[in-house]
Amino acid sequence: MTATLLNGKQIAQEIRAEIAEQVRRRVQAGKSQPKLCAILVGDDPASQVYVRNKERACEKAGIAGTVDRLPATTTGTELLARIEQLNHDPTVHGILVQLPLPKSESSADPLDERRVLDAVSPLKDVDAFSPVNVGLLMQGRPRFLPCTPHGVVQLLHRCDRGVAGKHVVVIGRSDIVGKPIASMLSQRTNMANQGDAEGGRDVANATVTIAHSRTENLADLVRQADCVIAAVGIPKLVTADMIRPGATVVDVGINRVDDKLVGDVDFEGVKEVAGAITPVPGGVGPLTIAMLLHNTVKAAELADG
Ligand SMILES: NC(=O)C1=CN([C@@H]2O[C@H](COP(=O)(O)OP(=O)(O)OC[C@H]3O[C@@H](n4cnc5c(N)ncnc54)[C@H](OP(=O)(O)O)[C@@H]3O)[C@@H](O)[C@H]2O)C=CC1
Ligand SMILES: Nc1nc(=O)c2c([nH]1)NC[C@@H]1CN(c3ccc(C(=O)N[C@@H](CCC(=O)O)C(=O)O)cc3)C=[N+]21
Repeated sequence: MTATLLNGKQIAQEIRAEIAEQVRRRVQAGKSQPKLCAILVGDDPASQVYVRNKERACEKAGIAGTVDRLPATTTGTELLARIEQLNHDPTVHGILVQLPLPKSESSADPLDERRVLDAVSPLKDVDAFSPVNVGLLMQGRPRFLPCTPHGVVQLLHRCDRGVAGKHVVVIGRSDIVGKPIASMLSQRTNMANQGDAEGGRDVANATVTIAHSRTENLADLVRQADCVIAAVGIPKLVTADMIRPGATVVDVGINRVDDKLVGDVDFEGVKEVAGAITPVPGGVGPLTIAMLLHNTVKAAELADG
């Protein structure tokens, strides 16, 4: 058996076209053009590529995208001051601080990731990393959905791979990927469309197990899953022998191996067993960017009052 390929790149293109149309109508109605400001500290090459991709995606959707490139020597106080400035700038709707932040050069005034993310106005927090937005999500009344988890939900929704009543095993428990995915899939309503499940099977109401580095017998656990979501950062962690035949496999991992991009799943082996699988590249990554654009438009709408 060969699994159905879940083509994230194509779905992201569809979503981006929908967003571009939404922006066009918004501007035509005399409302402001949505604007995203990304802050990039330091010169990490991977982060530079990501931020550039986000900038390009904004441009194509008719969203104004700017990047603040700050030197690696930036102090915590300086970065917090910049965020505060953007919080109060009415022309900026969305603010994103690219992670990871560089290791601080100033030990007296370091870049503290938690403090930095806490400083972003919850109304402009298009990554949905602020504690207010995390709390609203946990309570099932989200303002912004975190981009990668929302991308996974959109992907499953639009490929008709519902998880209601199914056993989902999420491997990874980070604040930005594993935890919010597990939360969204176990809620009562489909977060992708705020409860309107029309046109897709219910991507909610799953029975979710969260696995991590201290999980014993990971292979036995994953074998029980109807849907596996890998968000770890270890190439080939998930192998064919761990997959129940017909299961849906979503690979969130992005790893660079010999100058090539691979996920956490042994794609060649697993695709022979799984019912459906996302590739890397071309799977979840493009959806992350599409959902960032979605949140930027949402932030502009919030600013309209
Ligand atoms: N496609 C996209 O758009 C995005 C992709 N990514 C990618 O997703 C992956 C995960 O990112 P992120 O969540 O930020 O990573 P983190 O490093 O923050 O979290 C990794 C998680 O994996 C767990 N883990 C580590 N080793 C094992 C193991 N052997 N078995 C089971 N679990 C393990 C860790 O457990 P513990 O908690 O015990 O340490 C941790 O919970 C990365 O490859 C990243 O590049 C990230 C963001 C967006
Ligand atoms: N504040 C913040 N928000 C983020 O959303 C954020 C972040 N920091 N730091 C890093 C991670 C990682 N991330 C990705 C986004 C898109 C692709 C993506 O589009 N990947 C393409 C390939 C891109 C390429 O070829 O390099 C694909 O998978 O097909 C991947 C990874 C967002 N992150």
